[in-house]
Amino acid sequence: MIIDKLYDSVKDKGFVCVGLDTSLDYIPENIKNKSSNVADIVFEFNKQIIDCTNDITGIFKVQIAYYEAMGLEGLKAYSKTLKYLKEKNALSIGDVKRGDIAATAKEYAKAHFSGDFEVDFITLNPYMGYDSITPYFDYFKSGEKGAFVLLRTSNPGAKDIEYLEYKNEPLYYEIGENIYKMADEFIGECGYSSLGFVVGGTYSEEATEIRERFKKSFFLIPGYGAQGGKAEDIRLYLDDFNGGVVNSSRGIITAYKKHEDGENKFQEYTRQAVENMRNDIYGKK
Ligand SMILES: O=c1ccn([C@@H]2O[C@H](COP(=O)(O)O)[C@@H](O)[C@H]2O)c(=O)[nH]1
Repeated sequence: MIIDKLYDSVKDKGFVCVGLDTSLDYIPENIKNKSSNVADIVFEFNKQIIDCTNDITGIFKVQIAYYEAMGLEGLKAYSKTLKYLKEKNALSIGDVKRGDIAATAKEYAKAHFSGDFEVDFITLNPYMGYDSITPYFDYFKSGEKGAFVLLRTSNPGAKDIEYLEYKNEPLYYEIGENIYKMADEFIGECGYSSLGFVVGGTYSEEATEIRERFKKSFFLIPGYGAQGGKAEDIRLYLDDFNGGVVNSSRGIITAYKKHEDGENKFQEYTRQAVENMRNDIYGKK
């Protein structure tokens, strides 16, 4: 099962999920000057990040919005990046946050689990109902693919809908419990399901309860770094530093900008940002 591959990858390389949220504004001038082609520039930036962090990164998350915003050239870079990750034996999450009627969901599944945009995991939005999630199940059953469904997100607006009271508790628990039951069908040897949840690392009051209630769920935890998620809070969602991957995008890929010689030592500072994040969450600094 794909979740076993992720579990093993976290065991070998750690829980950091490097977020490739690549905007042209983030790319050093010396990479931009190498080509006049947007797809090549974006891919070169991503490639350098992958090359200098792959051995200490459990999985890479590619945020499709940044690539869509650059049009066709952006999508070429998205596709090339995913192929490169595969070549390097690195696991990938396509952060596409899909949610639609069943017929359309089937097409999204085909689009992101095969062909030019193929990834190992995608993110899904459950707010159109469970029939927007079930069309992906055949791919999970195959053992080759997985997904993370939004449970309790990292943004301030999470309070607007996810926290609405339902049966005396926040609504996200109702959605979570139902999807958790469905996820039982896709449990791997590691004890976690290939159908996991996104839980934001920016809220911590409910972290212990979420980890406890969804014991067999693997978590994708965004919010560390640029959004202010704290190591001590994020740790609560992990289980012996596995059972989840912690995403940081801007905090890693723009880390070089904090240094005067950042452009010349782009890969060194990018790797250092991953190492610092790991040590911080391990409680080593
Ligand atoms: O609840 C959520 C779900 C997804 N995200 C995504 O994670 C990254 C975070 O980027 P940073 O630069 O580390 O803040 C981004 O792609 C979001 O779309 C999230 O932040 N929160």
